[in-house]
Amino acid sequence: MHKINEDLQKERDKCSFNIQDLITLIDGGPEKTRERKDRENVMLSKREVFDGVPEEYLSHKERYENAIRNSVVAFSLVRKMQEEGKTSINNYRDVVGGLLGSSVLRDGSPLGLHYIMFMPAILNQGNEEQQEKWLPRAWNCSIIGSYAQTELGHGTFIRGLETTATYDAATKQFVLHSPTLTAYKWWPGGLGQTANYCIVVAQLYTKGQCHGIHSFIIQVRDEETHMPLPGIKIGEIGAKLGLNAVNNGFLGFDNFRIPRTNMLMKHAQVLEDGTYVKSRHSKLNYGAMVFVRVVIVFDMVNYLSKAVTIATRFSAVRRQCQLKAGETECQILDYVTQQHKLFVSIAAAHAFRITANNLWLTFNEVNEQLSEGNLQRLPELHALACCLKAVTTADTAACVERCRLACGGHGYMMSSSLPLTYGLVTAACTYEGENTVLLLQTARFLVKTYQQLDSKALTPTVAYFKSAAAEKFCDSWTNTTEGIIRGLQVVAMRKIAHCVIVMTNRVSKGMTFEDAWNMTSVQLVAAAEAHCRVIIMSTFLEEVKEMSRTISPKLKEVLHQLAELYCIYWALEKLSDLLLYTPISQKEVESLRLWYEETLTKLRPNAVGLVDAFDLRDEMLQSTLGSYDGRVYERLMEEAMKSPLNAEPEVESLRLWYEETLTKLRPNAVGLVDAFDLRDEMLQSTLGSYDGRVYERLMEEAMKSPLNAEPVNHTFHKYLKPFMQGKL
Ligand SMILES: Cc1cc2nc3c(=O)[nH]c(=O)nc-3n(C[C@H](O)[C@H](O)[C@H](O)COP(=O)(O)OP(=O)(O)OC[C@H]3O[C@@H](n4cnc5c(N)ncnc54)[C@H](O)[C@@H]3O)c2cc1C
Repeated sequence: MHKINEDLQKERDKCSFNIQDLITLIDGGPEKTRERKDRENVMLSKREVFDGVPEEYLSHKERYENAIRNSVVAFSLVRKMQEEGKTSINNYRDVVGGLLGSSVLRDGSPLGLHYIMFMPAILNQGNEEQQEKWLPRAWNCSIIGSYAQTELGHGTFIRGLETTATYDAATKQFVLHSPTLTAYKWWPGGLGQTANYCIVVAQLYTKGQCHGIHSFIIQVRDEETHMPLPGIKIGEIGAKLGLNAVNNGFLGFDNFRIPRTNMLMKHAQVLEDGTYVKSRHSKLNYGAMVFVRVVIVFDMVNYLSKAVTIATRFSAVRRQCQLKAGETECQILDYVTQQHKLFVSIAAAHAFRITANNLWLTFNEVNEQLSEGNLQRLPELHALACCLKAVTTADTAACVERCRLACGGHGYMMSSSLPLTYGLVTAACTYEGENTVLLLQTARFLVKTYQQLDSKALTPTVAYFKSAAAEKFCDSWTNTTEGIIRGLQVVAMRKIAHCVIVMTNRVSKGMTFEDAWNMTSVQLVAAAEAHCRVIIMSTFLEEVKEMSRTISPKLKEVLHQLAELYCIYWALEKLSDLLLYTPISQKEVESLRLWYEETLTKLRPNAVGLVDAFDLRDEMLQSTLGSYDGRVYERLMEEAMKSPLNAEPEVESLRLWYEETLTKLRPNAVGLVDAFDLRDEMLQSTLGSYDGRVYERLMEEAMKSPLNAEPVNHTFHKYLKPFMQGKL
């Protein structure tokens, strides 16, 4: 262990709360902390396997090969934990998507989709027989699967997918076909060169009728040779902004046949004679989508904690400029602009974690109701998961980028881990539902809710619509966290109300509802975002209040400061909305700004303690800037020396070594050649005779030249002399 950087140590010494208390609180109890640490110990036990030449210096092909090797090691470890009862299927997520995963599989894994999508799809959409047939083989990885929904031509609009699965009753087979280039599947993780099976989403045709999209399990490669099967066109889609080890693939079908039993038939079915049996409820799949989105929110918490840990520790170590003339250079963490860049990310990581926990509980409640046939809360849950996924991924991407900028030039280095983290996070803004599209889905639910305001009891997350619509709800402004939330509730409700008015006007002037919706969609997205911010902020505040009863006063104080900071930050960010819809005055805005600055100052002494409490091991941070000991500059130089271009000075050190060896050999040089034992008559050299009479012998030999036998050559008289005398 290296010595801790002095500035970093001082920061830790002045932390006002017990860091271990916060670690335990974040994990959800000491037992959970122990389990997490156990998992980390196992997963990071083979660290040396994953280390090597930094991936940036590998070719695309080498990266893939590396990723396969590392994934196999990582998943073998998970399998071992599984056998020992230390993990469940949910923990696979830790390895695949979470921080633990990205610490050993830095740029994703070609086996990820197998765990995240392939197995859950069989579980959620396969009937019992299918689960029995496929899950054990998938579980022990004797088959590797992917999930192919998106096509070159369609991602968001899944009803527009072009791949067809046509039932042939005569052979009891489905015929899979890609009728156009745009029908090719595009994006499935691991499909390029890794998976041999795949869940494919295609338009189902039977008895000449299209029944919309359904899922099929399809073998794409031979289990022995791994060669693509006849009728399958498959490959990798190429380099991307990030996740370059994931081996995303393309897939096309040329009248490829599969057995009828390979359609996943938990919900809808095709009978042997081709009769289509409809799903009991078209929305039953929403549950699985919600689950994945909750998991994404948890992933964002991890990545955000990582980025802000790196940037905050670096800001404590880095000194730049003087605050006052003559003083020593200042830790950049002392600049309030730097605190403004970083502290909201610390607060957001807590806000997102608390909200995700809450969403998880709601998900489980609603799932239970679903199993009893009660679908009442499903639309609310779906709307909630959509906006939370969209807002947390977008905010996290923005915060990670801000953390990178906060590290100046060093944040731009791959070795800081910030660029790679950004690549992982920004992908989540697109996959599992593109963010704008998701916010529009939430908006649709909010519009419906608003339109039924007077006639219906509202579900919990939108219950505030009714109170916020009451006349006296916000007739004066108070600069408190509760005041801010009330203000933002009014904003969300009024924004939706305004959208409804605008759309109604447009329709009354002859526009179709669809065109009115599209024309109003920028405002609808903003309204859905406003609603989501109300949910995140109020959940955060309530939970901090709730936990205050069980935690130490010091910890309570700092968590309150974080919750306050988060509320004030977003109130100031959304000032134009507050000015438009609430009675906030100029004076109150000014005092809000002062309050924000004072809160930054209060949090400043605890900044390093707060990120230490995310408890991320150096192996998980993988950053030259963020390690626990703060050896920033040494690590930057060590990493720089791993560049293959710096390998060239090796020649120089080779030369030095050579020279040293020569010096060592020098005393024995003559002895060594004498040992060849060559007599002078064999050497026949003026220079190399045993006695070393070099000069003498040179002269003796010179005298043997025939020219030397006569003092003047006859040519002198014949040519040279007349030439010199001008006679020639
Ligand atoms: C890293 C990564 C991994 C992926 N992995 C997989 C995978 O394993 N399997 C798989 O099947 N897919 C995968 N995908 C694909 C992913 O699911 C799609 O990219 C995503 O659903 C968005 O679809 P799209 O790319 O067609 O974008 P589009 O839908 O074409 O979106 C483009 C733009 O159009 C806008 N837009 C689209 N529709 C509307 C609308 N109705 N109203 C307003 N605006 C609209 C969007 O807001 C966006 O700005 C992956 C994608 C990424 C980036």
